[in-house]
Amino acid sequence: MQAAHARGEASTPAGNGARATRRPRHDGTPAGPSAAPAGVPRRTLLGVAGAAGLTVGAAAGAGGHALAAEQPRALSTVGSASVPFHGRHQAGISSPLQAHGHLVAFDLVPGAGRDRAAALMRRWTSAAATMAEGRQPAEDNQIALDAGPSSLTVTFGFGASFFDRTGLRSQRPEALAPLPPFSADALDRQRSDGDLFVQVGADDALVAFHALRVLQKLAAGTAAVRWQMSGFNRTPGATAEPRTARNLMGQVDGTNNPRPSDADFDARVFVPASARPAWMANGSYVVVRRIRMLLDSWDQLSLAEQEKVIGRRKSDGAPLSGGTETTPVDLGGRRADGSLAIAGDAHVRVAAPESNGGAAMLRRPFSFHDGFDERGAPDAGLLFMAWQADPRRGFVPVQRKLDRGDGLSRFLRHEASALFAVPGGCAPGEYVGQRLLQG
Ligand SMILES: C=CC1=C(C)c2cc3[nH]c(cc4nc(cc5[nH]c(cc1n2)c(C)c5CCC(=O)O)C(CCC(=O)O)=C4C)c(C)c3C=C
Ligand SMILES: [Fe+2]
Repeated sequence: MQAAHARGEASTPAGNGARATRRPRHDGTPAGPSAAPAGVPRRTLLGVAGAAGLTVGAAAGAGGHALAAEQPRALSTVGSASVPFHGRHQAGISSPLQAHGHLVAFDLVPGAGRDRAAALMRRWTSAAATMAEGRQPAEDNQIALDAGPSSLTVTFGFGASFFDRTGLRSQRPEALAPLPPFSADALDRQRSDGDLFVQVGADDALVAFHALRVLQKLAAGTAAVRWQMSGFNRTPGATAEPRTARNLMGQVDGTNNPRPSDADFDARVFVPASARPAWMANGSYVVVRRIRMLLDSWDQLSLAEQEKVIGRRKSDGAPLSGGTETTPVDLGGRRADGSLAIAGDAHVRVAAPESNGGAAMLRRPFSFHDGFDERGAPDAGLLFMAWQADPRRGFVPVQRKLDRGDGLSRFLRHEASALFAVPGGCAPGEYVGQRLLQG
Protein backbone atom coordinates (compact mmCIF):
# COMPACT_ATOMS: atom_id res chain seq x y z
CA MET A 1 0.00 0.00 0.00
CA GLN A 2 1.56 3.25 -1.13
CA ALA A 3 -1.16 5.85 -0.89
CA ALA A 4 1.06 8.77 -1.84
CA HIS A 5 2.74 6.93 -4.67
CA ALA A 6 -0.59 6.02 -6.25
CA ARG A 7 -1.38 9.70 -6.62
CA GLY A 8 1.99 10.45 -8.23
CA GLU A 9 2.79 13.57 -6.22
CA ALA A 10 5.88 15.55 -6.98
CA SER A 11 9.14 14.69 -5.28
CA THR A 12 10.17 16.98 -2.48
CA PRO A 13 12.82 19.51 -3.41
CA ALA A 14 15.04 17.88 -0.78
CA GLY A 15 15.78 15.36 -3.50
CA ASN A 16 15.19 12.28 -1.41
CA GLY A 17 12.51 10.96 -3.69
CA ALA A 18 9.97 11.69 -1.00
CA ARG A 19 6.42 12.14 -2.09
CA ALA A 20 3.89 13.72 0.19
CA THR A 21 0.23 14.31 -0.34
CA ARG A 22 0.58 17.75 1.17
CA ARG A 23 2.82 20.19 -0.65
CA PRO A 24 5.92 20.57 1.52
CA ARG A 25 6.31 24.08 2.86
CA HIS A 26 9.40 24.88 4.78
CA ASP A 27 8.50 28.24 6.19
CA GLY A 28 6.83 26.81 9.24
CA THR A 29 3.54 26.57 7.42
CA PRO A 30 1.44 23.53 8.09
CA ALA A 31 0.64 22.92 4.43
CA GLY A 32 -2.98 22.32 3.57
CA PRO A 33 -4.33 19.21 1.97
CA SER A 34 -3.43 18.80 -1.69
CA ALA A 35 -6.07 19.56 -4.26
CA ALA A 36 -5.74 16.05 -5.63
CA PRO A 37 -8.41 13.60 -4.48
CA ALA A 38 -7.20 11.58 -1.57
CA GLY A 39 -6.03 8.07 -2.18
CA VAL A 40 -6.97 5.64 0.54
CA PRO A 41 -4.75 2.94 1.92
CA ARG A 42 -6.01 -0.43 0.69
CA ARG A 43 -6.17 -1.76 4.21
CA THR A 44 -8.33 1.15 5.23
CA LEU A 45 -10.70 0.85 2.27
CA LEU A 46 -11.25 -2.82 2.96
CA GLY A 47 -11.59 -2.14 6.66
CA VAL A 48 -14.05 0.69 6.19
CA ALA A 49 -16.11 -1.20 3.63
CA GLY A 50 -16.21 -4.31 5.78
CA ALA A 51 -17.16 -2.40 8.88
CA ALA A 52 -19.78 -0.43 6.98
CA GLY A 53 -21.33 -3.61 5.60
CA LEU A 54 -21.75 -4.96 9.09
CA THR A 55 -23.07 -1.68 10.39
CA VAL A 56 -25.63 -1.33 7.58
CA GLY A 57 -27.43 -4.52 8.60
CA ALA A 58 -27.37 -3.66 12.27
CA ALA A 59 -28.50 -0.07 11.77
CA ALA A 60 -31.24 -0.94 9.27
CA GLY A 61 -32.58 -3.57 11.62
CA ALA A 62 -32.68 -1.11 14.46
CA GLY A 63 -34.28 1.50 12.21
CA GLY A 64 -31.47 3.83 13.22
CA HIS A 65 -28.65 5.57 11.36
CA ALA A 66 -28.89 3.52 8.18
CA LEU A 67 -28.22 6.42 5.82
CA ALA A 68 -24.93 7.36 7.35
CA ALA A 69 -23.83 3.78 7.62
CA GLU A 70 -24.64 2.98 3.98
CA GLN A 71 -22.04 5.46 2.77
CA PRO A 72 -18.60 4.03 3.50
CA ARG A 73 -16.48 7.12 3.55
CA ALA A 74 -12.90 7.47 2.43
CA LEU A 75 -10.34 8.86 4.80
CA SER A 76 -10.07 12.63 4.79
CA THR A 77 -7.02 14.05 3.06
CA VAL A 78 -5.46 14.58 6.49
CA GLY A 79 -5.65 10.89 7.35
CA SER A 80 -4.55 9.59 3.97
CA ALA A 81 -1.55 11.87 3.56
CA SER A 82 1.75 10.06 3.89
CA VAL A 83 5.40 11.04 4.00
CA PRO A 84 7.72 8.28 2.75
CA PHE A 85 10.06 7.02 5.43
CA HIS A 86 12.88 6.02 3.08
CA GLY A 87 15.01 8.54 1.22
CA ARG A 88 18.33 10.36 1.10
CA HIS A 89 17.45 12.32 4.24
CA GLN A 90 15.31 11.15 7.13
CA ALA A 91 11.69 12.30 7.07
CA GLY A 92 10.65 14.91 9.63
CA ILE A 93 13.37 17.46 8.82
CA SER A 94 12.19 19.28 5.72
CA SER A 95 8.71 17.72 5.76
CA PRO A 96 5.79 20.05 6.58
CA LEU A 97 5.07 20.75 10.24
CA GLN A 98 2.57 18.34 11.75
CA ALA A 99 -0.19 19.07 14.25
CA HIS A 100 1.17 16.72 16.96
CA GLY A 101 4.72 15.93 18.00
CA HIS A 102 6.55 13.88 20.59
CA LEU A 103 10.24 14.34 21.28
CA VAL A 104 11.82 11.54 23.27
CA ALA A 105 15.34 10.83 24.47
CA PHE A 106 16.30 7.30 25.47
CA ASP A 107 19.34 6.11 27.42
CA LEU A 108 20.80 2.68 26.78
CA VAL A 109 20.31 0.42 29.80
CA PRO A 110 23.44 -0.77 31.64
CA GLY A 111 25.15 -3.50 29.64
CA ALA A 112 23.48 -2.63 26.34
CA GLY A 113 26.31 -1.90 23.91
CA ARG A 114 26.77 -1.59 20.20
CA ASP A 115 25.16 -4.89 19.13
CA ARG A 116 21.97 -4.35 21.09
CA ALA A 117 21.83 -0.74 19.94
CA ALA A 118 22.12 -1.93 16.33
CA ALA A 119 19.35 -4.47 16.83
CA LEU A 120 17.16 -1.74 18.33
CA MET A 121 17.78 0.59 15.39
CA ARG A 122 16.80 -2.24 13.06
CA ARG A 123 13.55 -2.86 14.97
CA TRP A 124 12.77 0.85 15.19
CA THR A 125 13.45 1.43 11.48
CA SER A 126 11.22 -1.42 10.40
CA ALA A 127 8.35 -0.32 12.65
CA ALA A 128 8.66 3.35 11.66
CA ALA A 129 8.68 2.52 7.93
CA THR A 130 5.61 0.31 8.36
CA MET A 131 3.66 2.89 10.36
CA ALA A 132 4.59 5.69 7.91
CA GLU A 133 2.67 3.70 5.29
CA GLY A 134 -0.35 3.49 7.56
CA ARG A 135 0.21 -0.20 8.24
CA GLN A 136 0.35 -1.84 11.66
CA PRO A 137 3.65 -3.24 12.90
CA ALA A 138 3.77 -6.79 14.30
CA GLU A 139 2.31 -7.20 17.80
CA ASP A 140 0.32 -4.01 17.42
CA ASN A 141 -1.87 -2.45 20.06
CA GLN A 142 -4.57 -1.24 17.63
CA ILE A 143 -4.40 2.36 18.84
CA ALA A 144 -4.27 3.74 15.28
CA LEU A 145 -6.32 1.02 13.64
CA ASP A 146 -8.94 3.22 11.96
CA ALA A 147 -6.60 5.97 10.83
CA GLY A 148 -4.41 6.43 7.78
CA PRO A 149 -0.76 7.46 8.03
CA SER A 150 -1.73 11.06 8.80
CA SER A 151 1.68 12.33 7.61
CA LEU A 152 3.48 10.34 10.30
CA THR A 153 7.22 10.86 10.38
CA VAL A 154 9.71 9.27 12.75
CA THR A 155 13.24 10.68 12.92
CA PHE A 156 16.15 9.09 14.83
CA GLY A 157 19.35 10.62 16.22
CA PHE A 158 22.33 9.91 18.46
CA GLY A 159 23.57 12.03 21.39
CA ALA A 160 27.24 12.43 22.35
CA SER A 161 26.90 9.95 25.23
CA PHE A 162 25.81 7.20 22.78
CA PHE A 163 29.34 6.99 21.41
CA ASP A 164 30.87 6.43 24.86
CA ARG A 165 28.33 3.74 25.75
CA THR A 166 28.81 1.80 22.51
CA GLY A 167 32.62 2.02 22.20
CA LEU A 168 32.27 4.19 19.10
CA ARG A 169 34.06 7.27 20.41
CA SER A 170 36.28 7.48 17.31
CA GLN A 171 33.12 7.90 15.23
CA ARG A 172 31.74 10.77 17.27
CA PRO A 173 31.47 13.85 15.04
CA GLU A 174 33.29 16.99 16.18
CA ALA A 175 30.12 18.91 15.45
CA LEU A 176 28.47 16.97 18.32
CA ALA A 177 30.65 18.74 20.91
CA PRO A 178 28.53 19.92 23.87
CA LEU A 179 26.77 23.23 23.35
CA PRO A 180 28.43 26.08 25.29
CA PRO A 181 26.58 27.53 28.28
CA PHE A 182 24.46 30.61 27.61
CA SER A 183 23.61 33.22 30.22
CA ALA A 184 19.86 32.74 29.66
CA ASP A 185 20.12 29.00 30.43
CA ALA A 186 18.09 27.60 33.32
CA LEU A 187 18.55 24.01 32.24
CA ASP A 188 17.06 20.97 33.89
CA ARG A 189 19.71 18.30 33.28
CA GLN A 190 17.16 15.49 33.76
CA ARG A 191 15.27 16.80 30.76
CA SER A 192 18.37 17.45 28.66
CA ASP A 193 20.72 15.36 26.47
CA GLY A 194 20.31 11.57 26.06
CA ASP A 195 21.86 8.65 24.14
CA LEU A 196 19.15 8.29 21.49
CA PHE A 197 16.62 10.75 20.10
CA VAL A 198 13.26 10.05 18.50
CA GLN A 199 11.05 12.71 16.97
CA VAL A 200 7.50 11.59 16.14
CA GLY A 201 5.21 13.91 14.17
CA ALA A 202 1.71 13.27 12.80
CA ASP A 203 -1.45 15.16 12.00
CA ASP A 204 -3.50 12.89 14.26
CA ALA A 205 -2.95 12.61 18.00
CA LEU A 206 -3.71 8.88 18.17
CA VAL A 207 -1.40 8.10 15.26
CA ALA A 208 1.38 10.05 17.00
CA PHE A 209 0.84 8.35 20.36
CA HIS A 210 0.58 4.96 18.67
CA ALA A 211 4.01 5.40 17.06
CA LEU A 212 5.51 6.61 20.33
CA ARG A 213 4.15 3.65 22.26
CA VAL A 214 5.25 1.10 19.65
CA LEU A 215 8.78 2.51 19.65
CA GLN A 216 8.97 2.63 23.44
CA LYS A 217 7.90 -1.02 23.70
CA LEU A 218 10.42 -2.06 21.05
CA ALA A 219 13.16 -0.45 23.16
CA ALA A 220 12.40 -2.57 26.23
CA GLY A 221 15.52 -4.24 27.60
CA THR A 222 17.83 -2.06 25.50
CA ALA A 223 16.91 1.57 26.15
CA ALA A 224 14.65 3.43 28.55
CA VAL A 225 12.97 6.81 28.23
CA ARG A 226 15.13 9.59 29.72
CA TRP A 227 12.73 12.44 28.93
CA GLN A 228 9.75 13.10 26.75
CA MET A 229 8.15 16.33 25.58
CA SER A 230 4.97 16.69 23.57
CA GLY A 231 3.87 19.58 21.44
CA PHE A 232 1.50 20.76 18.76
CA ASN A 233 1.03 22.99 15.78
CA ARG A 234 -2.03 24.17 13.99
CA THR A 235 -4.19 21.40 12.50
CA PRO A 236 -4.12 21.29 8.69
CA GLY A 237 -7.39 22.77 7.44
CA ALA A 238 -7.89 25.04 10.46
CA THR A 239 -7.15 28.07 8.28
CA ALA A 240 -8.90 28.86 5.01
CA GLU A 241 -5.61 28.56 3.17
CA PRO A 242 -2.15 27.34 4.19
CA ARG A 243 -0.45 29.96 6.33
CA THR A 244 2.78 30.27 8.26
CA ALA A 245 2.40 28.89 11.80
CA ARG A 246 1.75 31.07 14.85
CA ASN A 247 3.44 30.44 18.17
CA LEU A 248 1.91 30.85 21.65
CA MET A 249 2.94 34.50 21.81
CA GLY A 250 0.69 34.98 18.78
CA GLN A 251 3.50 35.78 16.35
CA VAL A 252 3.72 34.47 12.82
CA ASP A 253 6.76 32.23 13.24
CA GLY A 254 8.77 30.58 10.46
CA THR A 255 8.62 33.21 7.72
CA ASN A 256 12.33 33.63 7.14
CA ASN A 257 13.25 29.97 7.34
CA PRO A 258 15.55 28.64 4.62
CA ARG A 259 13.44 27.11 1.84
CA PRO A 260 14.31 23.97 -0.14
CA SER A 261 14.11 26.09 -3.27
CA ASP A 262 17.04 28.20 -1.98
CA ALA A 263 20.31 27.34 -3.73
CA ASP A 264 22.06 26.93 -0.37
CA PHE A 265 19.29 25.03 1.47
CA ASP A 266 21.04 21.64 1.45
CA ALA A 267 24.39 23.16 2.39
CA ARG A 268 22.80 24.86 5.39
CA VAL A 269 20.66 21.98 6.63
CA PHE A 270 22.33 18.71 5.58
CA VAL A 271 25.79 17.26 6.04
CA PRO A 272 27.51 16.94 2.65
CA ALA A 273 28.11 13.43 1.31
CA SER A 274 31.86 14.08 1.39
CA ALA A 275 31.98 15.15 5.07
CA ARG A 276 33.52 13.21 7.96
CA PRO A 277 32.60 10.99 9.65
CA ALA A 278 31.29 9.25 6.53
CA TRP A 279 28.28 7.75 8.34
CA MET A 280 26.82 11.28 8.75
CA ALA A 281 26.55 11.84 4.97
CA ASN A 282 23.17 13.43 4.16
CA GLY A 283 22.41 13.69 7.86
CA SER A 284 21.76 16.79 9.96
CA TYR A 285 22.29 18.06 13.50
CA VAL A 286 19.30 19.03 15.60
CA VAL A 287 19.37 21.36 18.59
CA VAL A 288 16.36 20.84 20.85
CA ARG A 289 15.51 23.53 23.42
CA ARG A 290 12.47 23.61 25.68
CA ILE A 291 11.89 27.36 25.80
CA ARG A 292 9.32 28.50 28.31
CA MET A 293 7.51 31.70 27.35
CA LEU A 294 6.87 34.10 30.23
CA LEU A 295 3.42 34.82 28.88
CA ASP A 296 2.11 36.82 31.85
CA SER A 297 4.92 39.37 31.37
CA TRP A 298 4.56 39.29 27.58
CA ASP A 299 0.82 39.98 27.79
CA GLN A 300 1.53 43.20 29.71
CA LEU A 301 3.18 44.75 26.65
CA SER A 302 1.06 46.78 24.24
CA LEU A 303 0.71 45.51 20.68
CA ALA A 304 3.20 48.13 19.46
CA GLU A 305 5.73 47.07 22.13
CA GLN A 306 5.33 43.39 21.22
CA GLU A 307 5.85 44.15 17.54
CA LYS A 308 8.97 46.20 18.35
CA VAL A 309 10.45 43.27 20.30
CA ILE A 310 10.21 41.01 17.24
CA GLY A 311 10.53 43.56 14.42
CA ARG A 312 7.46 42.27 12.60
CA ARG A 313 3.73 43.02 12.68
CA LYS A 314 1.71 40.59 14.72
CA SER A 315 -1.34 40.53 12.45
CA ASP A 316 0.38 39.32 9.30
CA GLY A 317 4.09 38.94 10.10
CA ALA A 318 5.13 41.81 7.81
CA PRO A 319 8.49 43.41 8.74
CA LEU A 320 8.27 46.80 10.46
CA SER A 321 10.51 48.10 7.66
CA GLY A 322 7.52 47.72 5.33
CA GLY A 323 5.84 45.41 2.83
CA THR A 324 4.10 42.11 3.35
CA GLU A 325 5.10 38.96 5.24
CA THR A 326 7.47 37.80 2.51
CA THR A 327 9.12 41.19 1.87
CA PRO A 328 12.81 40.95 2.85
CA VAL A 329 13.54 42.66 6.15
CA ASP A 330 15.34 45.99 5.59
CA LEU A 331 17.66 46.22 8.59
CA GLY A 332 18.84 49.68 7.50
CA GLY A 333 15.31 51.05 6.99
CA ARG A 334 14.36 54.19 8.94
CA ARG A 335 11.10 55.82 9.96
CA ALA A 336 10.17 59.43 9.14
CA ASP A 337 11.75 60.58 12.42
CA GLY A 338 15.07 58.96 11.44
CA SER A 339 14.91 56.10 13.97
CA LEU A 340 15.52 52.51 12.89
CA ALA A 341 12.33 50.77 11.68
CA ILE A 342 13.66 47.50 13.11
CA ALA A 343 14.96 48.25 16.62
CA GLY A 344 18.56 47.53 17.54
CA ASP A 345 17.52 44.68 19.84
CA ALA A 346 14.63 43.36 17.70
CA HIS A 347 14.68 39.56 17.52
CA VAL A 348 14.77 39.42 13.71
CA ARG A 349 17.73 41.82 13.59
CA VAL A 350 19.79 39.96 16.17
CA ALA A 351 18.95 36.49 14.75
CA ALA A 352 19.35 37.36 11.06
CA PRO A 353 22.12 35.67 9.05
CA GLU A 354 23.38 39.18 8.14
CA SER A 355 24.07 39.81 11.84
CA ASN A 356 25.77 36.43 12.35
CA GLY A 357 28.27 35.97 9.54
CA GLY A 358 25.68 34.12 7.45
CA ALA A 359 24.80 31.55 10.16
CA ALA A 360 21.41 29.99 9.46
CA MET A 361 19.29 27.02 10.50
CA LEU A 362 15.94 25.44 9.67
CA ARG A 363 13.54 26.05 12.56
CA ARG A 364 10.88 23.33 12.85
CA PRO A 365 9.28 23.66 16.28
CA PHE A 366 6.24 22.43 18.17
CA SER A 367 4.44 24.56 20.76
CA PHE A 368 3.90 23.03 24.19
CA HIS A 369 1.52 23.57 27.08
CA ASP A 370 2.02 21.45 30.20
CA GLY A 371 -0.54 23.03 32.52
CA PHE A 372 -0.10 25.96 34.92
CA ASP A 373 2.48 26.44 37.64
CA GLU A 374 1.83 27.12 41.33
CA ARG A 375 1.47 30.86 40.59
CA GLY A 376 -1.07 30.22 37.86
CA ALA A 377 1.32 31.01 35.00
CA PRO A 378 1.11 28.75 31.96
CA ASP A 379 3.93 26.24 31.60
CA ALA A 380 3.92 26.86 27.88
CA GLY A 381 6.29 27.80 25.12
CA LEU A 382 8.22 26.41 22.21
CA LEU A 383 9.92 23.07 21.71
CA PHE A 384 12.44 24.89 19.56
CA MET A 385 14.22 22.66 17.08
CA ALA A 386 16.97 23.92 14.81
CA TRP A 387 18.26 21.68 12.00
CA GLN A 388 21.60 22.45 10.44
CA ALA A 389 24.65 20.99 8.71
CA ASP A 390 26.83 22.05 11.66
CA PRO A 391 25.60 23.66 14.90
CA ARG A 392 28.88 25.55 15.20
CA ARG A 393 27.82 27.45 12.07
CA GLY A 394 24.12 27.57 12.92
CA PHE A 395 22.54 27.56 16.37
CA VAL A 396 25.65 28.34 18.47
CA PRO A 397 26.69 31.72 17.00
CA VAL A 398 23.07 32.87 16.69
CA GLN A 399 22.17 31.92 20.26
CA ARG A 400 25.38 33.61 21.48
CA LYS A 401 24.26 36.80 19.81
CA LEU A 402 20.67 36.47 21.08
CA ASP A 403 22.02 35.85 24.57
CA ARG A 404 23.70 39.24 24.55
CA GLY A 405 21.23 41.56 22.88
CA ASP A 406 17.81 40.10 22.04
CA GLY A 407 14.78 42.06 23.29
CA LEU A 408 12.76 38.83 23.25
CA SER A 409 15.03 37.06 25.76
CA ARG A 410 13.38 38.92 28.70
CA PHE A 411 10.28 36.86 27.99
CA LEU A 412 11.94 33.46 27.54
CA ARG A 413 13.54 30.82 29.75
CA HIS A 414 15.56 28.00 28.20
CA GLU A 415 14.69 25.05 30.45
CA ALA A 416 16.13 22.02 28.62
CA SER A 417 18.68 21.47 25.89
CA ALA A 418 20.01 18.67 23.74
CA LEU A 419 22.04 18.18 20.58
CA PHE A 420 21.78 15.08 18.41
CA ALA A 421 23.49 13.79 15.27
CA VAL A 422 20.75 12.64 12.90
CA PRO A 423 22.10 10.26 10.23
CA GLY A 424 20.95 10.35 6.63
CA GLY A 425 17.96 8.36 5.49
CA CYS A 426 18.10 4.71 4.57
CA ALA A 427 16.89 2.53 1.68
CA PRO A 428 14.34 -0.26 2.15
CA GLY A 429 16.06 -3.23 3.82
CA GLU A 430 18.59 -0.99 5.61
CA TYR A 431 18.25 0.62 9.01
CA VAL A 432 18.92 4.16 10.19
CA GLY A 433 22.47 4.44 11.55
CA GLN A 434 23.60 1.21 9.87
CA ARG A 435 26.77 2.81 8.49
CA LEU A 436 27.75 3.81 12.02
CA LEU A 437 26.81 0.63 13.81
CA GLN A 438 28.06 -1.85 11.23
CA GLY A 439 30.87 0.26 9.77
C1 LIG B 1 19.18 30.44 18.33
C2 LIG B 1 18.20 30.62 17.51
C3 LIG B 1 16.83 31.07 17.83
C4 LIG B 1 16.08 30.90 18.98
C5 LIG B 1 16.47 30.20 20.25
C6 LIG B 1 14.82 31.51 18.73
C7 LIG B 1 13.75 31.54 19.63
C8 LIG B 1 12.50 32.08 19.38
N1 LIG B 1 12.11 32.79 18.27
C9 LIG B 1 10.80 33.18 18.38
C10 LIG B 1 10.03 33.90 17.47
C11 LIG B 1 10.45 34.32 16.19
N2 LIG B 1 11.66 34.10 15.63
C12 LIG B 1 11.71 34.68 14.39
C13 LIG B 1 12.77 34.67 13.51
C14 LIG B 1 13.98 34.02 13.74
N3 LIG B 1 14.40 33.38 14.88
C15 LIG B 1 15.64 32.85 14.69
C16 LIG B 1 16.42 32.13 15.60
C17 LIG B 1 16.01 31.79 16.90
N4 LIG B 1 14.82 32.01 17.47
C18 LIG B 1 16.02 33.16 13.36
C19 LIG B 1 17.33 32.72 12.72
C20 LIG B 1 15.01 33.89 12.77
C21 LIG B 1 14.99 34.45 11.36
C22 LIG B 1 15.63 35.79 11.34
C23 LIG B 1 15.62 36.38 9.96
O1 LIG B 1 16.43 35.94 9.12
O2 LIG B 1 14.80 37.26 9.67
C24 LIG B 1 10.45 35.33 14.14
C25 LIG B 1 10.07 36.14 12.91
C26 LIG B 1 9.46 35.34 11.82
C27 LIG B 1 10.36 34.33 11.19
O3 LIG B 1 11.19 34.65 10.34
O4 LIG B 1 10.26 33.18 11.57
C28 LIG B 1 9.66 35.10 15.27
C29 LIG B 1 8.24 35.56 15.49
C30 LIG B 1 10.36 32.70 19.64
C31 LIG B 1 8.97 32.91 20.18
C32 LIG B 1 11.40 32.03 20.24
C33 LIG B 1 11.46 31.31 21.54
C34 LIG B 1 10.45 30.84 22.18
FE1 LIG C 1 13.31 33.23 16.65
